[in-house]
Amino acid sequence: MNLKNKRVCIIGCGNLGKSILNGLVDDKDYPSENIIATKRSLDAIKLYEEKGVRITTDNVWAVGESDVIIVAVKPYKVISVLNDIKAHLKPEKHIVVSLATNVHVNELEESLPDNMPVFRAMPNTAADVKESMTSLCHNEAGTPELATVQYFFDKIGTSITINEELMDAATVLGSCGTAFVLRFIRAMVQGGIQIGLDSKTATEIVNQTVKGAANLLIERKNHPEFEIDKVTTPKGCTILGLNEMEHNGLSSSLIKGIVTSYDKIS
Ligand SMILES: NC(=O)C1=CN([C@@H]2O[C@H](COP(=O)(O)OP(=O)(O)OC[C@H]3O[C@@H](n4cnc5c(N)ncnc54)[C@H](O)[C@@H]3O)[C@@H](O)[C@H]2O)C=CC1
Ligand SMILES: O=C(O)[C@@H]1CCC=N1
Repeated sequence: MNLKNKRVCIIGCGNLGKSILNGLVDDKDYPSENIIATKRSLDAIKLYEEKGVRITTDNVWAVGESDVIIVAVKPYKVISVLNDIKAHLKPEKHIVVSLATNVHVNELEESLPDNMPVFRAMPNTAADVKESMTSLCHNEAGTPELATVQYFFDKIGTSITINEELMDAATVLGSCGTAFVLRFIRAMVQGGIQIGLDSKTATEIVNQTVKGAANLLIERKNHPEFEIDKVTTPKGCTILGLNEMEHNGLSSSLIKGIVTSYDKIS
């Protein structure tokens, strides 16, 4: 089957579900008519009907109309949602993808029919602009369905497939990481304002500088320090600022924050 004919429902269109929805509805070749979005209250997603998305509060109906079921509710709600739809899931037709942190594949399987293809996906809110980093893992029944799941998450950014033992670490770097990077960006803007730029100009400069640095690494695949060495002129202003940041714990605070988030999840 042509993967663009696969129908997807996003159960629980909140922060992350809506980001994924936004990433999918703007896709040039995936028809929005193949998307169903569910939420307990539809007000916040009514606008998507104009783009061809079907919206509903009825998860059971949504499952009956879909092939890929993305469960985007809070972790403590996942099992109850699966219990509501379990009787309507067909292992030969459906693929279940949970976005929840810390709800493991074996727990999901316990609330699903036998031989159900089950995935965990850890995207981030940059799915909204088709720039998500998504880490995937799956059960054995999911193996033949990996291409289908990759199709959707590669539509909203980039995906990798890893062992489930690494999903917590991937969540911290790839999902929480969006917030870490945004706070770094905000701090740079605050510094920019202190040295004389207005907020709008500082934001424009910082956003493109961060985007450019990331693309340098993505395109050239060099180590960050290789690229830093090109900027830090001996006795220049960059190295002075960079060393001052390190004297105040820049790298150490980032590492400690990442480990703290990891400890919380795991
Ligand atoms: N926010 C993020 O950046 C990331 C979130 N996650 C995971 O994604 C999941 C969702 O997180 P958020 O989007 O931040 O939460 P959220 O609370 O913003 O969204 C969840 C949505 O599910 C809806 N909902 C609850 N019960 C429902 C039901 N029975 N049927 C239909 N809809 C229902 C709620 O109304 C809410 O809009 C969580 O499990 C979280 O761990 C994973 C990676 C990143
Ligand atoms: O902070 C959280 O728990 C969720 C999961 C990763 C990003 N947001």
